Amino acid sequence: MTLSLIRDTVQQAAQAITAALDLETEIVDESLKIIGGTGRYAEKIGSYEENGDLDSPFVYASCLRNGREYITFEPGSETFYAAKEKEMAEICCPIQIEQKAIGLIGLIAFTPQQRQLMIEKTSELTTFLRIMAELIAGKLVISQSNIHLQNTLSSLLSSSDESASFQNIISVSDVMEKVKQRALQVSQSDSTILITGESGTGKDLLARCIHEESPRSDKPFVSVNCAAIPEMLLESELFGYEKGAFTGAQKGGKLGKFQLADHGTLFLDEIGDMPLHLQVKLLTCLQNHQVDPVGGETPINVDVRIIAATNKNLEEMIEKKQFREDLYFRLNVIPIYLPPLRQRPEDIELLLTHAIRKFSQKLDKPVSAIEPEALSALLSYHWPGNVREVENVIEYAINMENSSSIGLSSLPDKILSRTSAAASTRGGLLKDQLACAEREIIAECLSRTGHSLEGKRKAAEILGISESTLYRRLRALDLL
Ligand SMILES: Nc1ncnc2c1ncn2[C@@H]1O[C@H](COP(=O)(O)OP(=O)(O)OP(=O)(O)O)[C@@H](O)[C@H]1O
Repeated sequence: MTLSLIRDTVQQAAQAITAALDLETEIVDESLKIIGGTGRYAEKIGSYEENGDLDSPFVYASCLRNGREYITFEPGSETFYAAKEKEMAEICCPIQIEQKAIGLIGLIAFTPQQRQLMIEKTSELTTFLRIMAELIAGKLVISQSNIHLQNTLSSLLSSSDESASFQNIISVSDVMEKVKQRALQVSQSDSTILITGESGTGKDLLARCIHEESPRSDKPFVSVNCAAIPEMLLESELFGYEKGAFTGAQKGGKLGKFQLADHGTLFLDEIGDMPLHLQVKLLTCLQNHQVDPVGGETPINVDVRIIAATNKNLEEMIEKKQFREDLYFRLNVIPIYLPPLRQRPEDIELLLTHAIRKFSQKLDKPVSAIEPEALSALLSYHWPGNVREVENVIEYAINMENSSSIGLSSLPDKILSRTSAAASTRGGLLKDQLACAEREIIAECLSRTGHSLEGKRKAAEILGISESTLYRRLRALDLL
């Protein structure tokens, strides 16, 4: 917990102490940075006492270490008092949370009268400072728990209807079972994960499940969609900004998503859309475990597990110099690829059933089944929008359906038009039936080798065709 989070309150406290006692006040944080001050200390806000050396033998550093009060009426004669401003007396009181000093209040006399007052009222002044220190500490605890509440609320609001648990990742296919096993296994570590896969394959859901299974599950899961935030704002959104960093900045500065996710998980969705200049800053932050808020002077330590996701081919982007190779290697420690639905057709029926249950409840309609001809249309559809499209189609169908079973006429046109095209070929021309078989063979092979450039190269080798023939067939069969 750092006092800089409530710097306005700290400054108000410093002013209130000076107004009540007619003595100068300075308040430093746990790094000896001056956060609040009156008189000559007001001008020094932002600078460091004792050069910020926490191991120094000087008074403030010692008080932070041992959490004890310190009183002197002869600062000039004390070896460990770094008197620079002609101080004549000082009472220094630690600000503590759970017995750990997170800052100090210094009450300083600069005139003989002020010094005399300190000598006569030492005990009252010390008690007063203790109470102010407790008030400041209390304010910091409340503001931290507000941030925690906000995080919890925003992750609750932004989470899907499903609770993020591996049980809610519906699948029967071997390939998805392997993905789930692998994700479950790596959920226990802090290593960075890169989830790739087409839009709607469940990258966001999987990231949440990994967080929920991890030892960080009681800490925030914070999600940032790098494609949805304007480039100008993304930097401050991620790393935060200090008070007055730019025109229009919030008065007290703003915490970035990294700080909000401290001790939890940060999900960097659509990482392929991150502008190159921010990729550099992100890499530095990941390497040093520190963030540099915009307009800030000192980096802030953060402990965050990163899960990144993209539906873009980052390897191709690296070749085109659109994505930094060093960042790619830093993110791709544990790669997880979510295959598109057309490569795991075994999952479709279960996903349809699951979606029917979900949307019949949500829309409060007693629909619980699918007519055989509607099911066969849905099973032969190629689902370019993957699981998200399954949900959309079923939501549409339940809205349209007046009976308890989804019929062909309740399905969207895009499914019906493909079905009628397929029906006209079924049992028909040999070439169409061969195309159907060819599609299945190629899709199955790619599901094993993966859809990367390397995966396609391997698939071409396994199938005994050239890469260019594979690409031509993929285009012809609508598999690209
Ligand atoms: N295997 C699954 N079982 C149940 N629901 C799933 C599954 N996969 C995805 N979903 C659901 O499908 C929807 C889309 O998933 P999600 O948002 O995780 O996809 P995504 O890959 O992150 O998409 P995008 O790349 O567009 O952000 C969500 O409602 C999610 O809960």
